[in-house]
Amino acid sequence: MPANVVSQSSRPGLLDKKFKSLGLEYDFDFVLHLPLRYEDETAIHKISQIYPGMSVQLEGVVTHSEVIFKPRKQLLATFKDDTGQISLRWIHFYPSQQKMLEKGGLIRIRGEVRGSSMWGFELIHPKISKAGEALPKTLTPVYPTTEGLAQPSIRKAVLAALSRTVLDDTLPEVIQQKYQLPDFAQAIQALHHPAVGTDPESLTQKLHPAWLRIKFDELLAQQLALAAARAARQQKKSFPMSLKPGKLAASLLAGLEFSLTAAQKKVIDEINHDLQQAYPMHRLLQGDVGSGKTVVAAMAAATALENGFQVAIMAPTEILAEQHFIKMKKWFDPLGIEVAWLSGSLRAKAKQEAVDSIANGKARLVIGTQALIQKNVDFQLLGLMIVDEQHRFGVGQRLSLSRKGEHLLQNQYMVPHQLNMSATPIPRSLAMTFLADLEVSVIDELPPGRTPVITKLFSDNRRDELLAHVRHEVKKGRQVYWVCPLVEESEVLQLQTAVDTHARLQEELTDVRSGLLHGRLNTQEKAKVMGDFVRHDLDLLVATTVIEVGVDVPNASLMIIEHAERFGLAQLHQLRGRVGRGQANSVCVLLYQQPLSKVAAQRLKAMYETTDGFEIARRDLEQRGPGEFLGVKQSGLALMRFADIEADYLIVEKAREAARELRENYPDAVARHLHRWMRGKEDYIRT
Ligand SMILES: Nc1ncnc2c1ncn2[C@@H]1O[C@H](COP(=O)(O)OP(=O)(O)OP(=O)(O)O)[C@@H](O)[C@H]1O
Repeated sequence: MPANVVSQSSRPGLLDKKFKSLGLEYDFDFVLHLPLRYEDETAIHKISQIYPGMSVQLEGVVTHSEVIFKPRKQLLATFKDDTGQISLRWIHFYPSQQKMLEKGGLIRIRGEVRGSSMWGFELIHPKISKAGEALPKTLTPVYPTTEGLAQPSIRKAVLAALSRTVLDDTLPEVIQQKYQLPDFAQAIQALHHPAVGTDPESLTQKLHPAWLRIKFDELLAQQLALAAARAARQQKKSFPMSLKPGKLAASLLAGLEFSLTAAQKKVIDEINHDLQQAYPMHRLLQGDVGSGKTVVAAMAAATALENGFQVAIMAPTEILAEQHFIKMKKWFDPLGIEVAWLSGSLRAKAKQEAVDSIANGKARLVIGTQALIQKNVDFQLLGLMIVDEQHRFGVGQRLSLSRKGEHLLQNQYMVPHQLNMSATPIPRSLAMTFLADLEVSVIDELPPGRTPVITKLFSDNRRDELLAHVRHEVKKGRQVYWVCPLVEESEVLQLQTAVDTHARLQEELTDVRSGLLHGRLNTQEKAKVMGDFVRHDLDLLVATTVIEVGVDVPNASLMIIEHAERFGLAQLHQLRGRVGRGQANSVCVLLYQQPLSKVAAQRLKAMYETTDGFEIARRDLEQRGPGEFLGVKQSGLALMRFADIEADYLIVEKAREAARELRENYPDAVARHLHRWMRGKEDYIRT
């Protein structure tokens, strides 16, 4: 057991286990175990002053007590002080309590007043103690606890930890003054044992200046940790690339059927800047659905390829990876670059061939799923890895790919450059708090000529109207997606629903060529259906959410999402993003079934009101909270205990600024602060 583990009990093992289940192990854990609320035990009240709902503490005598059995067994007593009398009642009680009441004499009781002045006040299950004991001088804390761990035990342990811990301030006085922060030790004291008269609301709502200090310190630690992670990355070595050759990138550009938007050019410049550094790039490329991230990735790949490195593109689903493969092949084949494909579902022979050509360097650009991080895959010289939909991968998976590119060169480990892509925009507040270790590029402009998708909300009973709409669109030479409902409870049921929907639509729309795409099809079957749709051999694609990301058929102009109320906001936005990718006016119909829950109604309303991915992301964050939003134990979310990144946005900004100042001018303070707040949590900030 570490030396400073608190153990105050006669059965330390058991108590320590309970503390541990609350995350309390070291003294400083107890110091930061802050109360949920407070009780005021600093005064003795008089019965004549009390009112219902009031927490009271009274001293007086029990004049009568009895156990009654109707309507059930309970212990009743009458309690009196020099101003009046009230009833006490216990539904569960021990004989010892009963005895204590019978004994008479002056006692102190505590509890919440119930009843009315007309029928008389009573306290249910009041706490009893000896009269005349010294009263506390501060409010009494009520801590978060767990079953079997009573408040007095936690209070005692916290008090002991506080007395043993030196709470010196980690921040220099100038910083405290600049950001108007109370002293740390005083803040901690004020939260555990607030002075009488402190507004309890300001404490429980976490608005008291003492709370400001704690939240500030927490956010500051996070910013410092992320900055440290970034600095550590910059100490690592990567392959500085040259932009000089330029021919491959130029030929790629010349072959495109469109010219790049200003936003695409800007982010390509940002990426190229990173690729020229001798430390690894770690950049997140954000762009709304359909904003044209793929070609940006291709341009980054061109730079690395031209410098003699291999490039890997990893995507979370086969369909998405395959879409990338098709595009990259189309772009790079004519330029003499060998593009390889690797996925789990490849036959053994084809897989071996792919693995071999990756290892011997024949394959220059490798595209695939998680299969890329399997043990037997070795690159000859991986210089750039591109991870699409990065938030769908765990930190570990991204690290594994990165390790495949690690190279010992002149006794120095070289780490490949990394470009992460995401079509789920991350709200600014989240990005600032959690992704401070990433450089962020945003494609904030859609290719020209796009008209925003019009979103329509239809209740289920207008299905017939929709069928006419589908026919009309197909007649115009356009294509349609029909997304089957999500059945979260069962994959089998979901599959069945998709098959049924397809069969029914085939009957209803005899003149429309339709195909069915779902997760259970094997790769060839999927590729066939998708290929048919891309070539416009199919007019209607009935699909499950496998089409959520990456599918790019600019001729598709109508999307119908059945049971839209079952989908999350980000998912709906992604799905809707499959239309409106070309010049045609597009429509997305969200079919819903009544009754709608309040949250579902809010989601559909958000979809109706905006097509801006960042606004959708903001509302999603509001509805789901950051934990849900970021998914996997991502970039330090678990470090937030006290601050709320949305509500405390202003503190986040201040903490960022302070982190910069501290790093520049007060390295000792940085070390002290990180030591205090980050011990044992280093893993969270590895990215
Ligand atoms: N500058 C441009 N001008 C015109 N069309 C473009 C431009 N850039 C990309 N496109 C086209 O826009 C469509 C969407 O591009 P892309 O597939 O790269 O989007 P994305 O950002 O990956 O979107 P999503 O995340 O929704 O898959 C493609 O058909 C692509 O060819």
